[in-house]
Amino acid sequence: MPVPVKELPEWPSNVEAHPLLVIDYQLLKAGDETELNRLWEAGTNLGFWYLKNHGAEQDFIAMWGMGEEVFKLPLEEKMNYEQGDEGLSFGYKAVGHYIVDAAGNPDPVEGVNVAKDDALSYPKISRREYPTVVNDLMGPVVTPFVEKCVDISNTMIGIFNDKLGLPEGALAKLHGRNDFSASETRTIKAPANLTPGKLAIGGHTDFGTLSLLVNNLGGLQVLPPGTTEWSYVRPLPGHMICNVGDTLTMFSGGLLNSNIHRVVPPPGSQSKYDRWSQVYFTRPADNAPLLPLLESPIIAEAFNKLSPERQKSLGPGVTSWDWFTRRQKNYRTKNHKGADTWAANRGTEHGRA
Ligand SMILES: O=C(O)CCC(=O)C(=O)O
Ligand SMILES: [Fe+2]
Repeated sequence: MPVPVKELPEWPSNVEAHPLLVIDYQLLKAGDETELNRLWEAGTNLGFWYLKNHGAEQDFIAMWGMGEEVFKLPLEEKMNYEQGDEGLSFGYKAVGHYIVDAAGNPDPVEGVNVAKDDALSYPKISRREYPTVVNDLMGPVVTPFVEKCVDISNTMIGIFNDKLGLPEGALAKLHGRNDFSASETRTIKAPANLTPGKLAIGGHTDFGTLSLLVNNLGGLQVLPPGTTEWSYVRPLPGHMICNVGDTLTMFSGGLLNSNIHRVVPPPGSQSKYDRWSQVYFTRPADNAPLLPLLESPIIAEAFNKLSPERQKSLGPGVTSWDWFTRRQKNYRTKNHKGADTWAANRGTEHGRA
């Protein structure tokens, strides 16, 4: 395995990590009432939780192997597959091509994203082409990873659907497996020995519905509701870190929380190692309208209690595609014209980051 998972240093004993609820995927699958309630509690409070017993640990680690194959290609070759500046995120992302703050500082991380649509239709190309090393690993690594993540994500979306009092399958319909969407894998490598205080990924909320994440080192931080202090989230072996994104916050009329987070250099001696991160983002079908699903009396009641300003932000009325491309485009360093560009990439953060 290319990633030095075994030799990594322990979590530094003097660094506090924010506690997250640990949700057992097998209990969710079995419909265990207590566990379903705990998932709801996690989704409606911090919006972040650990997921254990999900059976996809090796699939996440294998994706780092795919990333390593991509990143060692010559830059010139990788740039043939760059995401571009028009708001798409499928493909390669070179160091420095995203901004991390309103000042337009460039990011230090390298990444590669594969569209769910390409992984599931392979060898048919749905959205774009990838380097040969990605194509070669599609069958053994990428497609099985996407299939598992789609399943896991759908299970949790189904549980939220029921807890939100929505008609059966309402959320599932907005995330059809075969509907084109911005759902994708994201493999990220942040180099060892980043300058302390430097941001690897600026403060943001995730664009879509649910994110499934595994990382080998610390560095992820959340800004819990009602606080102004960033707290580390500690990676736990065998556990995913899952979080709610903006579109689920909107569909749920604000009941589910898309929380702000960012990535800084790993704490303590962990900072001496490359940081690998693997995400799967579930996002709504490209043509899905982003509006609270007021057919649910639970959502309607919660939504009606909100300020007009908050109501407006939760019902932008644009399509998922427009929401996504606007945010993505305004993260691109080439498109940065000043603080307004940063403002134009914001989601449901409401000025908190
Ligand atoms: O690398 C991480 O821990 C988090 C990545 C992240 O927040 C993202 O890709 O949206
Ligand atoms: Fe994120």
